[in-house]
Amino acid sequence: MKVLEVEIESAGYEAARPIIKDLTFSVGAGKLVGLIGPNGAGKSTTVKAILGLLKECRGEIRFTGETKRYAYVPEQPVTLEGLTLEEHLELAAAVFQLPQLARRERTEELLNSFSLQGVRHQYPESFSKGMRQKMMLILAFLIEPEVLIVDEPFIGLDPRAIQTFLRWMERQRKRGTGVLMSTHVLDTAERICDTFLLIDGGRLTAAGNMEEIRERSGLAEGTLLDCFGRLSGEESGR
Ligand SMILES: Nc1ncnc2c1ncn2[C@@H]1O[C@H](COP(=O)(O)OP(=O)(O)OP(=O)(O)O)[C@@H](O)[C@H]1O
Repeated sequence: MKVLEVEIESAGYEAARPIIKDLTFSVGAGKLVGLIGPNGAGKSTTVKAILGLLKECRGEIRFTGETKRYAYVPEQPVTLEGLTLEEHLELAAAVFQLPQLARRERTEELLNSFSLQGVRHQYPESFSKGMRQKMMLILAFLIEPEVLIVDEPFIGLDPRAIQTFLRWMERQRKRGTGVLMSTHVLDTAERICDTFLLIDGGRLTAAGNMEEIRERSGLAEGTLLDCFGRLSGEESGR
């Protein structure tokens, strides 16, 4: 079963200058899809197109799961002024009408596993960047989305928080959450993703599981980094 279907003909910031062209892919229930590409390749623009944040977008984005519920964890955390950490969680729970008991249990478990229980009554403005990132992850996991979109989760989180993030992501995937994750940390991506979307210059240069990426790049034994280097070089004529 698919939870997200993306068919972008073109998308960008100005009609005269499309950034993304002919990008078609889907995310299956419980699958982890890595969105990989060099700086400026169009990863964030793709995510913005999916979230409906681009003025110029031709094509179709379909959330095809049962609840259509999705969560987005940006690389730069966004917090609401005047609300404590706990109030952020209460607000999300209210917006998504989470049942009382599940909400309370999950909140406690998440705050404990991300080690933020001690600051639950504080304002996130006083948090470090990593603490704010953890808060965004807690918010996303709290609502149990069908589609989780995460922008670069591995930079800024400490090793323990990364482990916790991976554990919670695994747990939600088992429930059927499909994840689209953009990252530059290729060795981790290679280890955990089911499939990869390699983009460069706003177009897909390769898509598939590791075996298919290796085949496409002609590197039978290559790592994701090797294949990525070969395919990016190929696209730009290097
Ligand atoms: N707000 C904007 N207005 C106009 N052009 C933009 C805007 N944001 C990004 N771009 C352009 O879109 C292209 C793709 O950028 P995008 O941010 O999607 O890349 P990315 O793959 O996410 O890169 P990175 O790995 O550096 O985060 C770049 O050429 C960039 O200059």
